[in-house]
Amino acid sequence: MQENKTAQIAVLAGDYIGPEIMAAGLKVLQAVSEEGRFEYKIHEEPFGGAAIDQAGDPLPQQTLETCQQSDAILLAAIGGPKWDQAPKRPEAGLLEIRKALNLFANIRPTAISSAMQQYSPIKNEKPVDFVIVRELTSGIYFGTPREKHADYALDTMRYTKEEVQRITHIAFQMAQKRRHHVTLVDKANVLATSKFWREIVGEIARDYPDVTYDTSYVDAASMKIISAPDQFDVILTENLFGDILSDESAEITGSLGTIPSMSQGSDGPALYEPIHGSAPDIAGKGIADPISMVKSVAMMLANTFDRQDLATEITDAINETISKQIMTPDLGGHANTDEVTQAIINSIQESRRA
Ligand SMILES: NC(=O)C1=CN([C@@H]2O[C@H](COP(=O)(O)OP(=O)(O)OC[C@H]3O[C@@H](n4cnc5c(N)ncnc54)[C@H](O)[C@@H]3O)[C@@H](O)[C@H]2O)C=CC1
Ligand SMILES: CC(C)CC(=O)C(=O)O
Ligand SMILES: [Mg+2]
Repeated sequence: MQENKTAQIAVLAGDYIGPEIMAAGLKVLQAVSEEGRFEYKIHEEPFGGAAIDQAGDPLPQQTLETCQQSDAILLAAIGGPKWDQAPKRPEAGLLEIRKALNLFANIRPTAISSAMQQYSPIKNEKPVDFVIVRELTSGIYFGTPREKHADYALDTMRYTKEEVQRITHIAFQMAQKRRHHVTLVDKANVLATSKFWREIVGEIARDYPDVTYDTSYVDAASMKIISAPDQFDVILTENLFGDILSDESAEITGSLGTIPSMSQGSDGPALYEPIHGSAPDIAGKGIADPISMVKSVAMMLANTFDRQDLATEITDAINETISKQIMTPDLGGHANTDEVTQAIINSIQESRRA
């Protein structure tokens, strides 16, 4: 992104807690950008259930075009019981936008910071810091035929060589900037697609001699995420396994409500969103944890806009807020969304004055 150009950011607030946490994310973005530190323009568009209500489609053409013309996209969360019986559900819009923007690489970090250590449900002596690189635009969520009949139903898991190759390079390049280890998670003792992944990934691994490589079946990997999460650096996996393992991984950091993600293609805007859904069970109560959204803003600043300085200010402020035990109920706290957001903003402003 060109320096000194006003950043164009598409904002998709979505459904249920989506608008609540998006408001928090945007307030923190505004606070960290003050005094000309970062110039940006927000373009809000309907998406998901909100767009079904407004325009009859979860991904209206106008929303897609705004996203395509932006430098980055912030998404909160979509879906929920209101649209469970809709002919086209909000989730279909999510899959569509990922496909339309070719966002094939979904990066989901799992790290237990020292501020969060005491809220982790697992006993762990060693530092936990790994990242899931999830293939996002293929596999069983996209494969056809997909059919539901009276007496049987069918989904299709399909991967092409090129789809596996491109995500594999992302994973190994990421490992080169981290602790130089990749674990491929699959079910190669059963699935043809997994055997195919193993062949391709094993071959590409030889091009990265500075990165060690191993494999794990998904059932065992889900156990190790609880029992030995420090063993992982980069987990490379397909769409469905990555979806499931990333919620599990989030939970060992203390709460699903604290984890951001980045989805990127080979070019075009990246999309930043919490890994969780729209949490209908807590929507409207003002208690949603804003940290996942605020961290998504930080991830956007660091990755799309090359502003690691601002991203670090945000993450430091989050850690300080947690250290002061200003937390929403998912982390065992008593604060509401606004109080946590304001505490993060106060911390940013105080550290600037110091
Ligand atoms: N990217 C997206 O927009 C996603 C959308 N969904 C959709 O979201 C809807 C709800 O799905 P669920 O299965 O209930 O999963 P969910 O992720 O919305 O919620 C699971 C549990 O985590 C809690 N939780 C999630 N985010 C939280 C936050 N920020 N603060 C505090 N607690 C939080 C919820 O209260 C709930 O108890 C569904 O329609 C689903 O399809 C699900 C996952 C991703
Ligand atoms: C519609 C789902 C695939 C969304 C989800 O659970 C995710 O991307 O993590
Ligand atoms: Mg998921």
